Amino acid sequence: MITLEDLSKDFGSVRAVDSLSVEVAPGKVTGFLGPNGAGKTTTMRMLLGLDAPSSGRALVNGVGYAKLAAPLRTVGALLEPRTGHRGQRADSHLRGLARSNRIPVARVDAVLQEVGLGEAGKRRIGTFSLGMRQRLGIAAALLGEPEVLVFDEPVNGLDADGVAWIRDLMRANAAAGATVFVSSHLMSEMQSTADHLVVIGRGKLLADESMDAVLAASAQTAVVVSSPQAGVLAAGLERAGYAVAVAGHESLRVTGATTQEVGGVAHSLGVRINELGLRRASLEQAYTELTAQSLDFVPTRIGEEL
Ligand SMILES: Nc1ncnc2c1ncn2[C@@H]1O[C@H](COP(=O)(O)OP(=O)(O)OP(=O)(O)O)[C@@H](O)[C@H]1O
Repeated sequence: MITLEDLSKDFGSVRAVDSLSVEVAPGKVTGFLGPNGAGKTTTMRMLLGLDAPSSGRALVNGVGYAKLAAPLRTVGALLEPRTGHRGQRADSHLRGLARSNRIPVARVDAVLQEVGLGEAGKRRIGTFSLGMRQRLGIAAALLGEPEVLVFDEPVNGLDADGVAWIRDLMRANAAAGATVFVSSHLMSEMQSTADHLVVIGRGKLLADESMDAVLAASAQTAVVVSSPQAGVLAAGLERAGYAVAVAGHESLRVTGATTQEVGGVAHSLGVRINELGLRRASLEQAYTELTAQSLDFVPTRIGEEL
């Protein structure tokens, strides 16, 4: 469980995080989304005791990071791929972390295997590719078998296999009961990974909802229905209060309605239906709508009045 209580952070005159109150629940992957500069990294840094809040609190399992005796056993984090010194061997870096967190040293080989670095443990970190450093950072996060995982852009630098691997890893940990809080700019990837979303813009909370609720709320989510009597059906749907647009030959696009409701209107009119289905928005579309108001630089269209 992660708890953010009225959390704010100012850097001089910049309010990077603005009164965020969020509970990130266990047993789920929660995606943390927002435009560049929205305050995601700053929030995660406060959670991990790397930045002090200007006001409010950030708690892991009800406790501030600084009060955790062996932090890696409670929360595993990947904030940036630079972990350990370039000249240090990967395994000795992890052994140092294990010792200082009272974690059995046998975990080092286990996590190196788990992240696919079993052969590379004796190599110096400076010789690692970006993807290997990312895997090493994840190995460090998993070392203490923590109940909470915090990943900032974990797929950066990973190839397609690596991206699929981290998705499976996050889903498996959440299924085993962990709290998984992950930021990413890759919307299609988030759509297939996250159960729940926390969206911020300019430091403020924009949404804290299930993936299904975010997609359902998008103006791009609509019921598509086709009928040889599309005109009659459109008039009936409009009378029932739904927004209807023509989507093609004999085909309508209905927003604000479920498939059952559209089917019910057709049935009451005695209108034959050839196709009835829900077209869900992509996360990319839903996210664009959610964050449109909070972008720092919204381009003004040519000819648009200011
Ligand atoms: N150490 C710092 N000193 C001054 N300003 C900072 C500092 N760290 C972050 N900021 C500012 O705080 C705001 C939030 O930055 P942050 O890195 O948390 O956003 P983000 O959502 O992680 O962005 P991105 O998606 O680009 O990684 C930005 O305006 C940034 O310039």
